[in-house]
Amino acid sequence: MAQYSRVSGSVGLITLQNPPVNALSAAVRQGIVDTVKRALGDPEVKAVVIRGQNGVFCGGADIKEFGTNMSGPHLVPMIHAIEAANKPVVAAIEGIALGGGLELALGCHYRVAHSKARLGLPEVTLGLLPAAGGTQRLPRLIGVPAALDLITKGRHITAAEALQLGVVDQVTGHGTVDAAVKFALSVAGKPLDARRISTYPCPRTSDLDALFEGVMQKVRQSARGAIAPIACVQAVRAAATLPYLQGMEREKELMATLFTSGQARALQYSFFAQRAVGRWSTPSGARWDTSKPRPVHIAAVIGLGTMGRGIAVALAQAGLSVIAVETQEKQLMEAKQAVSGMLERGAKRRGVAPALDKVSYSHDIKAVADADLVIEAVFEDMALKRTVFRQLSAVCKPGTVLCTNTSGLDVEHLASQTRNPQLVVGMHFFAPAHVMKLLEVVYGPQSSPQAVATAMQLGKKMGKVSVAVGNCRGFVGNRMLKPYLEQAFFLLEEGATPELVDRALEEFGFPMGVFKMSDLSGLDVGWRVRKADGLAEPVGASGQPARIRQGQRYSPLGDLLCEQGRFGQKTGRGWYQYDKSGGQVASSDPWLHSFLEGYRAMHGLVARRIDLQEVLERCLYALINEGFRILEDGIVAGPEDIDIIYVFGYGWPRHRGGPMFYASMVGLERVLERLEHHHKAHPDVPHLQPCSLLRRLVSSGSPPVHRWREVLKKLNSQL
Ligand SMILES: CCCCCCC/C=C/C(=O)SCCNC(=O)CCNC(=O)[C@H](O)C(C)(C)COP(=O)(O)OP(=O)(O)OC[C@H]1O[C@@H](n2cnc3c(N)ncnc32)[C@H](O)[C@@H]1OP(=O)(O)O
Repeated sequence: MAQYSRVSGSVGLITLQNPPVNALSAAVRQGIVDTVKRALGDPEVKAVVIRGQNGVFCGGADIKEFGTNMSGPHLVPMIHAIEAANKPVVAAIEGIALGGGLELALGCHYRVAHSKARLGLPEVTLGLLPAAGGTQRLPRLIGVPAALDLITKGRHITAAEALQLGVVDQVTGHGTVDAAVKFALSVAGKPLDARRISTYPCPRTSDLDALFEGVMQKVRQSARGAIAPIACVQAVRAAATLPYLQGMEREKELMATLFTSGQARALQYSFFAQRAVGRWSTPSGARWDTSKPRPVHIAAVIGLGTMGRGIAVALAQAGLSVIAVETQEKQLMEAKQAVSGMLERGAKRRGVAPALDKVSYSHDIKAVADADLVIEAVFEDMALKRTVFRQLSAVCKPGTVLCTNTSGLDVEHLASQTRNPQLVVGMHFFAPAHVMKLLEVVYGPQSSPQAVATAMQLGKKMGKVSVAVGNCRGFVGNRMLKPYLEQAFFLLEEGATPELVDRALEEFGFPMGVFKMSDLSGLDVGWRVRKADGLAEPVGASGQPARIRQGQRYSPLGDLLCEQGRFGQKTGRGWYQYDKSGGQVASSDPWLHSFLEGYRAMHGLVARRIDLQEVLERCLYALINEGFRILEDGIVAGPEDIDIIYVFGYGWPRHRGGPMFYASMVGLERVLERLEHHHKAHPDVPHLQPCSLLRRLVSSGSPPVHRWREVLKKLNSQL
């Protein structure tokens, strides 16, 4: 809806009304068309101001309407009518002007923004382009290079940057609407021809071809298979080379291709999934809207290795007072320097003062006595963590929430070491902890709703995407990673190379294939875990055949590499070779290939031809199958949780939505059929055996992913 009123005698004030972000729904578009007509037809009105209700200008087209039978006036003619008006129209931008919201403002003759407003054309992040004239007007207004930067990245800019670029005409620190009304009165009656952006010639840029070629190359590289950024470049090129109306035609054509693409669906799903994970719930009935978090002013971090340092930085940057504890004096000094350096660099990047005084350091665990929440981040060793938790339970004040940063250890077991197990949760950060967006918040059967809510809220404060997950080995991300890695090893045994496997995964859209990623993280990390689990052991040590462990097929390839001291990038050798220890450029290693040949010969394995499709199916469907098991076990509330974990923590290409969304796009029947096929070929690999939930979903007609929660509930109630 849009409301109309007259202010200051001769200014028609149009207020967009569609909380919370005044998205341009059919009703809002109709409201704008009607009120603009009314203002232009009123002889008393000399100028018009458009604003949004509740201090928010407009969040763009209503994404919830996409994919529905969209009715109501179209944005393009609506904006065109505003631009063609014979009375000045001023956009009063408070809060946000994003996507269609900014395109609406670009159709106005003037723009006045509040100093705290954010503006941008983020359509590319939803798999679209600014198709309400944004790709044609913005380059005409601010030039091709700046427009390309904003449109292909979808980044939000501040009002100050918008003023500098020429996107807005005035910035105010006070009442934006009052300033816009005053502005409107000052320009009323003045000629408007020079204010219609669509009539501007695109500012000349030297060597346009070279510019577009360079940008296209960069975009293709970073897009990892996403089509929207490429379409954005093509649309801006049309603005630079064609008359406005032909450019608009091109914009429309490109949008039509994107709008119906699977990628746009995936990205829009991901947008809503990211918000859905914030509305967490647990099987015991705890929920986001009924659980009150405990206020956290003072947080403590125990253990200042790589993870602990990153966590301390993330907490301080979020404005908390941090007590950083490391018992080893030398480590403590090193950590203090490292944390200060990270804070200084981060502050420089963000143009703020470093929060150095937020962090105090101690070598004594008793220093955490006043903390509201403690995050233990010591070495991934259960005995050590147990000791720390017993100490924390003794020294912390009553009510302190105790968290463990672990990538997979049993949170419940640690809780049992404390006097108040209900106050214990896991916080699985991803390295580097001050950079990576994902946080798995792990609740045990005894964790109180308040403890979960506190950790979830703290994650939000640190700018993380936090997902509440149940306690199981590896939680969600690492539990699903296990069958994926296992398939990659098996494929090597059967004839693939690391290069082939990585190529398949990188062409799918992962930033790095599994072997390059393992080299980067360090092969010794998994080796240590496998040793602790009794899997990695010298050949014949337990009398078991080398390729069988605990009754199942096992590949010792990773262990054999570690025995050779090949730990990946850090040692200059792993699945690839690097120019030096710590080098980052991977190249194919002839040693590795002859090692694989020797290994196959020793175990009587005959290499066969493996294609990219088999690599994808084996690795991805095994991972997805485990995702179904996780859903079946009730470890997460819905598929969105899994998808967000994979997109934000494991490099799953966002334009493919996440593993569960991808399965639904491929078709559950097809995933089931291919898993059955691969399991038949490898009956000794339980991870390839289709999970019963997948079978049940297929029997229920393979519902789309947004209906799985509901179907799951129904299926569970039938058990
Ligand atoms: C062929 C016909 C189509 C022609 C289209 C022409 C071209 C135009 C395209 C577009 O405009 S696409 C939309 C572009 N806009 C965006 O991408 C903005 C998306 N929103 C955000 O980035 C954020 O929501 C925000 C606006 C920065 C606010 O962030 P905040 O953290 O404050 O709140 P949220 O929890 O994110 O959102 C609150 C609430 O609002 C819903 N919402 C936000 N934006 C939209 C929107 N554009 N349409 C519909 N709904 C929106 C969001 O989902 C939240 O609701 P719940 O999901 O929690 O119910």
